[in-house]
Amino acid sequence: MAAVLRQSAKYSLSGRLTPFAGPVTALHSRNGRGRTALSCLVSNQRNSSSASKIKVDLDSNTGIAVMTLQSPPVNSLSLDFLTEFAISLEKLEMDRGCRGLVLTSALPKIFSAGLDIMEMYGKSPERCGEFWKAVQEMWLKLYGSNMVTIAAINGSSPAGGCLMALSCDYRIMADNPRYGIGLNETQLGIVAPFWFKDTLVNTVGSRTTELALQLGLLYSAPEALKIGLVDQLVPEDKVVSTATETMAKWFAIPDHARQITKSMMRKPTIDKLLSSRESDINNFVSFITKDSIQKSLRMYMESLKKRKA
Ligand SMILES: CCCC/C=C\CC(=O)SCCNC(=O)CCNC(=O)[C@H](O)C(C)(C)COP(=O)(O)OP(=O)(O)OC[C@H]1O[C@@H](n2cnc3c(N)ncnc32)[C@H](O)[C@@H]1OP(=O)(O)O
Repeated sequence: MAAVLRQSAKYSLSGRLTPFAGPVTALHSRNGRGRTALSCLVSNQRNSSSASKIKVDLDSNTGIAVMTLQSPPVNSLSLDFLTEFAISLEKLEMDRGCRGLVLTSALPKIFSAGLDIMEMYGKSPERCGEFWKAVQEMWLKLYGSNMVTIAAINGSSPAGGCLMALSCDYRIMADNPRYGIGLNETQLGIVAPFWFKDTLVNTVGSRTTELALQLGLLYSAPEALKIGLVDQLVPEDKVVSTATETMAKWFAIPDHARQITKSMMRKPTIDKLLSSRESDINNFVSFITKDSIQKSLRMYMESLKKRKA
């Protein structure tokens, strides 16, 4: 254990602990406070900012930021959305006044519908590659965040939406059996990559993951609680307030000890993607641009529309 901790923890020039090594450290130097090219582009506004697809409110008294996804109709993760998400997250990560992040949705009944299917349909290989890089970036930043991250899941959260919630430290979901959550990729005829799979394994274990992924299961909120996909169910109007209250328990733990522990749990999966980003992008592009996969995506979109009609 001591060896793992020594490997994980790195002292920055300021003498503070920055638990994540490698590129993630550069992005997430919460205590080291390194600056990256991206952070230099971001303004230093501290209290509240409102962007088109994501609203960020940082309470400087509590150190808690609430990030509200507000991209109608379904908070799908488009390239624009993901870019804005990465910038917002990085800005909070660099802010000494922010220790915790609550992720929630402004849309009724929907947390996030996952990756924007239209970003994967009929697009050039170059554009697909750019999109996938942004998906990787979202996951690397959120899963590797030094902040305490809590998902306040106030609606359905399939596929990429579920990944986003899984990348947080704790999940609180609205107690509504009509809301579904899970990695349902196979139902679309597509395959979740290893880092989606590993994130689920790290949360619910191997056997449950195998069933969930092969069958593309979407779990109702009570089922999700039962398998440990979410940690707590509360009435819908209490999801965000419970998340901010829960922060107190996490803030009571010294940051460096919590961060090193988090790193110990997550670093192997993060490192695996960091060492294979290019091939992961190439795999995605060659898979998603196949005629048969494009056909599956088109049929899935049509089925969504038919269901509505
Ligand atoms: C190798 C690849 C690995 C890829 C890894 C991850 C993949 C993904 O994340 S793929 C995305 C998977 N997502 C889903 O399967 C969710 C699909 N959507 C739904 O189940 C429902 O829309 C939802 C429960 C979220 C909301 O239901 P409703 O409130 O009833 O809304 P509608 O179904 O009427 O949807 C409104 C509008 O949004 C469009 N929509 C829905 N989801 C997506 C999406 N993921 N991407 C793009 N667009 C989406 C839907 O078609 C409707 O459009 P209009 O008919 O034009 O209004």
